[in-house]
Amino acid sequence: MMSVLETRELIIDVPGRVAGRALSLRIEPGQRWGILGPNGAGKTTLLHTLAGLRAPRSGQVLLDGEPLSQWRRRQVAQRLAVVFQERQDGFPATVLETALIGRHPFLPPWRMETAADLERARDALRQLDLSHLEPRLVSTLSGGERQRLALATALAQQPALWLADEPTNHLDLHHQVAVMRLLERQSQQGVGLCLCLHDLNLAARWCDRVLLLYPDGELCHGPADAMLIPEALEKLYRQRLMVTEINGTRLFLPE
Ligand SMILES: Nc1ncnc2c1ncn2[C@@H]1O[C@H](COP(=O)(O)OP(=O)(O)OP(=O)(O)O)[C@@H](O)[C@H]1O
Repeated sequence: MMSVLETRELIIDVPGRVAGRALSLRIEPGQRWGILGPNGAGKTTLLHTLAGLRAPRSGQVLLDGEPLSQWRRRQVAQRLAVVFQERQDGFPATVLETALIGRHPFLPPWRMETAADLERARDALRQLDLSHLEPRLVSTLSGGERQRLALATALAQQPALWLADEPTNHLDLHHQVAVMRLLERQSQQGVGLCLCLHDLNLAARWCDRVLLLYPDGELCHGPADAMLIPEALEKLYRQRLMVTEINGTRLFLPE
């Protein structure tokens, strides 16, 4: 299934912020969007708004042409996976049980997961290198293992779109690369991706579209190559940058 997430004249509701520039963009199948901006710029708020978990101050978010507010939550969850930073690990669940939550939007009411659901969840855990931890309680996982489980749960959902806040947070180098490869394969299959990123070099290697969010509500977006230029990024982060290039990929370092 392919889906398009679109904003029309969207202004996110950042508490205490006077206004901002209205955002109109479309996340098309297969596109890889990166949202960049300094702390407090509103990246997470935007992601929550795109997921329909937070009301905008004005404007609209549309999923496949219909306002998100008119969709049932279950239908949204059949298309859209979210990976956020704060996670509620309130009740004791195993790794496998947690990955299976990704299948819940697809289960008929009061029905148990099928063998096929179980296989999807297991496959997702395999792809995130978590098979050996299937019976473990989530509360005992390390930070990186927890992050990979959140990604596995989203993968088990087989979404048409991903909204992810810092998907490589807590991950070691090997798993960072593995996760970005996995997300790249997703995009090659027509899945749309929208990620908040703090790592400019990751954004430069990985994104095809970039949205820059400024703390005062200003923003701009476009093709990654046009957005990831030192002048714009230095203004964005209020930090001087050194830029070099390796194998055709731009590399940014703080000066
Ligand atoms: N419930 C709240 N009450 C008051 N202020 C809030 C609330 N939620 C968010 N904010 C403020 O809104 C602003 C945007 O927050 P948001 O988490 O979206 O930023 P961000 O760009 O994701 O930042 P970071 O890079 O630090 O994760 C911040 O200044 C934050 O303090």
